[in-house]
Amino acid sequence: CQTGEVAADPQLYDQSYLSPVTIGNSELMLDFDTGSADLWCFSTESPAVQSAGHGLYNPSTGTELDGAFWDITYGDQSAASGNVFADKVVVGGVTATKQAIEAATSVSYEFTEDVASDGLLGLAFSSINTILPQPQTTFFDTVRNTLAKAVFTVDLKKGAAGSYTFGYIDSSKYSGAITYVPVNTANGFWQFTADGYSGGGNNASTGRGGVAIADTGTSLLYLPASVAKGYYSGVQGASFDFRQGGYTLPCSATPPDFNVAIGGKTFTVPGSYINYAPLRAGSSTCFGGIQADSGIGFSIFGDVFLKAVYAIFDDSGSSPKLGFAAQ
Ligand SMILES: O=C(Cc1ccccc1)Nn1cnc2ccccc21
Repeated sequence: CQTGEVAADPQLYDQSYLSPVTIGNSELMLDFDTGSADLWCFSTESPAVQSAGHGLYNPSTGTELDGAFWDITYGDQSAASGNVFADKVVVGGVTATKQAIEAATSVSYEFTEDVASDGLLGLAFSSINTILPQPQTTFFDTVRNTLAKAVFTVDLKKGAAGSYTFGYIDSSKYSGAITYVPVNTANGFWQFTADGYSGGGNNASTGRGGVAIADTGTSLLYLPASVAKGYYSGVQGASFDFRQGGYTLPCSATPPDFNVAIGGKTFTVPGSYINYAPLRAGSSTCFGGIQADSGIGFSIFGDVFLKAVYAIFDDSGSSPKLGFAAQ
């Protein structure tokens, strides 16, 4: 019965969090992503102009999955593609002896430029893995029957190292009770329903909640347009900036806390998390940590929300469930 824990190191402004993973005989820094289901990495097959500065997987230690290829496009239109090998993967001591490794032969500039990240480790449901002609399992699905309990947990922090655990829930990482809600796996995400929102200009609760996904691969908190608009109506100097493509606010502002009701419990995102980052280095205008989810089709509870809670991704029962607890 395997259990393990691995650090989640914050990148600049907590834009993403990276964790060390051993693949074959390389140690790479991967972005654990509950919003996708592909484990892909830069490789010795990637064009040098795209992979400069990145750690590379060398497929010589693996076994090629003949005829298998992959091609993924994320919500922000960043993309990557390549071929597939089976190799040993170790995360915090948890070992998958034969995990599908998606070696990149092409990546978009967003990944080339993010030199700290050597790839992604998908933790959504394997139903949305992009390998063709036969989708393969995520790391979690590959090892889940060997885990003490088929769960993983997410403990992200603002501006500090957090952690992922596999196979157990760490009671020292949260206070109070865990609130569990059912997960709808139809879209391959850890999808749940939030009951309602309050805070900021929404001093009166906005009542209605909505469908949302828990997504460690997204930096911000994307909410219904009416909720985002209402929140910033209570923030001096905040406005929707079409050029920036979202709400901005003065970096000097301390925005109000934001509350989310889930499973009958209220979780609070400290206002300081919502003054996210300067538009450019040295700018006194900051980009908001809450943005509108217009055009996405559901809300996205990304890192801005997840770093305010302890999150349990539980596939140990008859159907998957999400747990949230105060940190
Ligand atoms: O794609 C998204 C969220 C998103 C943004 C905009 C529209 C729709 C959805 N997150 N994400 C999850 N994993 C990712 C990996 C790279 C980039 C973004 C990633």
